[in-house]
Amino acid sequence: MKIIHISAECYPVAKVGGLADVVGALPKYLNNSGVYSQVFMPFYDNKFTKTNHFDTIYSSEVFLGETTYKFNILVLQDSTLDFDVFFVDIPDLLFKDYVYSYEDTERFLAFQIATLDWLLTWHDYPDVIHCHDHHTGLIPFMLQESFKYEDFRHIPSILTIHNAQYQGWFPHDKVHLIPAFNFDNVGLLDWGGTINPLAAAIKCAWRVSTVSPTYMEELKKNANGLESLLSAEGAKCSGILNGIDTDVWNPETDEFLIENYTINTVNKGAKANKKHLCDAFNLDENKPLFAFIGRLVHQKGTDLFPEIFKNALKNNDLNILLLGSGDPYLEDSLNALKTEFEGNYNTYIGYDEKLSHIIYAGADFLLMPSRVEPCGLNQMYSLRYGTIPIVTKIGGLKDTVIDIEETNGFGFCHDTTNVAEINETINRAVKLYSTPSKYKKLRTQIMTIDHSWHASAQQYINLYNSIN
Ligand SMILES: Nc1ncnc2c1ncn2[C@@H]1O[C@H](COP(=O)(O)OP(=O)(O)O[C@H]2O[C@H](CO)[C@@H](O)[C@H](O)[C@H]2O)[C@@H](O)[C@H]1O
Repeated sequence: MKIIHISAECYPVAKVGGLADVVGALPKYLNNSGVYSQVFMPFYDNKFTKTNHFDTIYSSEVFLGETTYKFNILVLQDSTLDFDVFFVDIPDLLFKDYVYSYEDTERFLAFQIATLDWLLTWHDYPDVIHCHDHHTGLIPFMLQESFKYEDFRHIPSILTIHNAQYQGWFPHDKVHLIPAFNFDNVGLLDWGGTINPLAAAIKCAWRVSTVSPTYMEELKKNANGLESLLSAEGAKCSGILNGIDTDVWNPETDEFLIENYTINTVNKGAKANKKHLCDAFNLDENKPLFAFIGRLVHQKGTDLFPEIFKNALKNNDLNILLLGSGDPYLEDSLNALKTEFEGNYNTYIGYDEKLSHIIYAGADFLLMPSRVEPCGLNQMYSLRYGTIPIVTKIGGLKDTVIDIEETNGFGFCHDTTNVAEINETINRAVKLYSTPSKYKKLRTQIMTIDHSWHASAQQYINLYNSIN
């Protein structure tokens, strides 16, 4: 069976968040299970493309309404990746030093059309076309409706929703950019009076999956306007929990760490990483270190951090370190706390892959107060590195973390994203840390939890088999 994954992100080529981690790992685990998997993604102007060499294997033009853009399909020379990646290079639209912007309609539409145009030239079509998020959401529609892709009608398509908050809306006056189709079916593109690529994919894909069973259920009640659509299409929808790439995320071999460690050496190894963080960020290594890594957006609950951090730092002996970027106003508010809590609090506003790994290893607790979390990978990375997660009981966080006060519990959960509840949960964590024997025992316990991709990749294989 041959599967192609189409995505805007893929680790290590281009990463903004968790979508890259999934598309950078799932194809590898599928290949290992004998399901041949390839990735199609845009060619951006970034470190990866600057430091690697590429061959052009196909060149043509893509039509977007009246405008024509040149495009090339590139492949890596001497690839060290575990799967084939085909880069769709549209110099005028995609080759930017960012992945996303506020003007992405034409960029990702051209990416999708160029991808399908090139696929038309293949002799051997894939068995499944697997689309990820709204940037590739018009593909299931075009496969089913556009005249020029008639040859693809029999190819099953799958949409995986990594985040339903973003849907790629654009106005109907751009409908002419989509390759011609029977206009009687224009309603398939529409949701709420606008073109909605995510909704179109939910309607047209043969199967829809999302990244945890609980999020699938939550979407029927809270999906940024798509609740009734997801309920109506419920029969073809399922939730498959993400896994983590245990080759990349392995404290024993992780090249980013200051000191590597195993479950037997975690006390020493985690301590060396914590010391590095405390030295670099002027924190106190004798106090528990609470950390956050992620995008500073409403979904993640980070707007509450200034108040939560003030309460926590005034009332407890602890350190807080935050790595992230997003809302500029929030970035300023978080930076403003540095003077008041110097020595116990710091931030790194920006994106830093290496630092994130050191934090997963060196922090004692990882904060994830998300309001919405389709799956969440950070809590799974932190478990593997022996850092105890503190999470809201929602979405994939609910599926992967059990509160320490419950049977077989190992983390800290609060019911909602609310300042008082989160501070109360931080207090419980500080209390645990004050009994080193309990804290250390828990740390080794969580490192044994298996969140590798094996089981989840098999569920995707079952899904592919169900439509072939
Ligand atoms: N400033 C920074 N510096 C370095 N690394 C940073 C960083 N900010 C974030 N990261 C990294 O980006 C990834 C974030 O992954 P998540 O799954 O938690 O969130 P995201 O919301 O992006 O993904 C969406 O898709 C994924 C995949 O399906 C779902 O798990 C998730 O719930 C959904 O919201 C992690 O690898 C994290 O370490």
